[in-house]
Amino acid sequence: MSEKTTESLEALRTQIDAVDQQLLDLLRQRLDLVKQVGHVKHEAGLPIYAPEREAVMLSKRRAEAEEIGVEPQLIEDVLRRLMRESYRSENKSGFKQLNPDCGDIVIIGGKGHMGQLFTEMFRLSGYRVRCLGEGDWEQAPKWFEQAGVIIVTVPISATCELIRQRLTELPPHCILADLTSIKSEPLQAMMKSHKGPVVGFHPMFGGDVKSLAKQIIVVCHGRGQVQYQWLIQQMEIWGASLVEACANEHDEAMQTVQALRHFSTFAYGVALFDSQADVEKLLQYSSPIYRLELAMVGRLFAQNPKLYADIIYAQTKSIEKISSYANSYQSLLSLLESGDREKFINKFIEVSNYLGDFAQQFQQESRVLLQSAADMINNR
Ligand SMILES: O=C(O)C(=O)C[C@]1(C(=O)O)C=C[C@@H](O)C=C1
Repeated sequence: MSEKTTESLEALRTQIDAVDQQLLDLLRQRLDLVKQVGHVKHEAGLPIYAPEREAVMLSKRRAEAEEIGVEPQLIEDVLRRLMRESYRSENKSGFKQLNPDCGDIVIIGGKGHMGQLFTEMFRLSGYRVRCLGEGDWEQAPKWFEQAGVIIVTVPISATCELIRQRLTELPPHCILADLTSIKSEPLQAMMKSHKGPVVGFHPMFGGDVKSLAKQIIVVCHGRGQVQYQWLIQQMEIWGASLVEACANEHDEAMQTVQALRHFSTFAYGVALFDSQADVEKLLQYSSPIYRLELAMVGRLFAQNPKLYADIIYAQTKSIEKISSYANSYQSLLSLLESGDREKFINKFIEVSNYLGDFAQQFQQESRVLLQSAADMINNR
């Protein structure tokens, strides 16, 4: 170590080390207790995520922190990070199987990231899962016969055709579901192909999450809700929050939340490339918020291009949203070129008023995020 030090600093550091070791022992104790919680929840079929317990616990610890002169946000940060660890640990204990008599779960496209994740979750809940990949169609009729649930999770561009062509003769009692990120067309296709229970899901996360705790899954009802209610409850036990939506409304929201979002990130990456920006240099000057921006851009380009092409091209209406965004951009650029600061400021105020209380809420949330981003930055 080349950093300067003194004797009294070293003496204090020795004491800090001792306290940190005690913290480690306490962490071990907490993790052991959480492991036991995992077993108890498994037996009782209780959800991994307990929002009320979390809220009460956090508010009590914050108040206690304040009393002894500790920043409340500090204990909240620590506990939230610990609870993330709890979700992972409780995952390992597995989950109660809500419908042991349902037959097999067949996941079409089970070898992709999302398919693998759901395969694991069903297996951790005691179900027999069969993953049907492209080369397995010969087995399909036999597997379908024994299936209680068939889940389609193939690229969006292939989903509807697959449903129309391959899923027309399923056992009548069998639940047909999909995990596609658009809902209207796949749901219609499923309703047409299958006369039994039908439900559409859209997991609002990538296949790389470590636990489903706190993750949102949108559910669009098709037919036979009574028969597939257990499937929704099973996902709640995994910790997911199920949000009901009408397929059309969901798809319209996705034009903004996904297509427009990803497209503008894509365009930003392309602009960096076109100008051959020196990323290494940009990183040296980057503020935490810019670091987050680059993280989003880098994250997109680290993934499968086909996935993003699929999402952006999934709905023709997305192009309308993106082109109206381009129009706003172009007119703002003209505003900038005109040098009219007053107009810029007025536009700013207009949007700020439109966001209303959300602006404050987002500022607060981003403060916490930026602080975490700053903590992660290691400049040496
Ligand atoms: O108390 C529980 O139910 C737990 O599972 C433990 C714990 C925690 O780590 O404290 C973890 C997850 C829950 O959302 C709430 C709390």
